[in-house]
Amino acid sequence: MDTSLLIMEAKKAREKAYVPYSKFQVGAALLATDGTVYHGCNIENAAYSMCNCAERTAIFKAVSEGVRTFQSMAVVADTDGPVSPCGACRQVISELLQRDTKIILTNLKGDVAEWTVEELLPGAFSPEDLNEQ
Ligand SMILES: O=c1ccn([C@H]2C[C@H](O)[C@@H](CO)O2)c(=O)[nH]1
Ligand SMILES: [Zn+2]
Repeated sequence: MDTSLLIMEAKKAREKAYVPYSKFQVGAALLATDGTVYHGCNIENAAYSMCNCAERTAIFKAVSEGVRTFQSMAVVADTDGPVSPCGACRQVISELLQRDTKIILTNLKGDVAEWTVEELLPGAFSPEDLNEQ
């Protein structure tokens, strides 16, 4: 799927954001290798620490459906430059997306940056680290 189409999907996902506290809407569209697109939005809660980001919503939706291999993920918000995923999402992305999954970060103005999983979180703690003692 074309990058611009995946960005359009992320914008559609963003419209579903539940953000009564921050009012900051984020959308993600995760393209699986079988061509299925999983939408994610951020979902907030009055107990603020329970807020879930758009990226993790999309990833957890796909993984909970048994889908584990991904071509790309687009993320969009109304930011000055391309939106920057938080640390928690970078950690989850590093474990559940592949080395060659493209991460497309963008904003409503149309700035686009493409990152690799490794660039988002160099030296990430990984499942292999659990087996080294
Ligand atoms: O990449 C990001 C950055 C922030 N948020 C959400 C978390 C919270 O709901 C709101 C403000 O941080 O935006 C995301 O969903 N993705
Ligand atoms: Zn996040």
